[in-house]
Amino acid sequence: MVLEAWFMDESSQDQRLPHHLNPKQFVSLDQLAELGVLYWRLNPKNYENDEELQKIREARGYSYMDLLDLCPEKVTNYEEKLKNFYTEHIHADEEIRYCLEGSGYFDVRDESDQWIRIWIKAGDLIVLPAGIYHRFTLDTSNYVKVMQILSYGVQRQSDQ
Ligand SMILES: CSCCC(=O)C(=O)O
Ligand SMILES: [Fe+2]
Repeated sequence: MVLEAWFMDESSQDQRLPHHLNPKQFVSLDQLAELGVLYWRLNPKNYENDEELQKIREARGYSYMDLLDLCPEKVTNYEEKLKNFYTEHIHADEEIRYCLEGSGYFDVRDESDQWIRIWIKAGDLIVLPAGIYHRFTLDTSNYVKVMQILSYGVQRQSDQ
């Protein structure tokens, strides 16, 4: 199953729900690529020793990484973090995330400011381009473990 993405409704229902339009309106990988969103499907069980991941990291200059296990027991200020992730924001650099376990939604704005919801699951490596408005939420499974990847020399305050 390839990565799924769709245009979102703007209802105030629980952010962890899918928020499909009616009828559903899916967004293709090509449409995502036009926005500068890149995507690879990898084997998450093999992340410590994955040649494909290694190649992507070398080709794109991604030298720094750490793991974020997003559950209340392991993250300080869990609720506050979730709230900040879901507050629309923008970065001066790419945002690179590799989902190792669980799942969640990245929402990005398209060129006419419509929200597109991107459903990431274990094995999905996604790159959001610098300067795209976005936010992140857990879905109803309520758990995600992601590898946060950065280019050399770029280590944002919010990632520490
Ligand atoms: C938990 S994935 C990352 C969410 C995000 O937008 C960020 O860290 O800036
Ligand atoms: Fe972000």
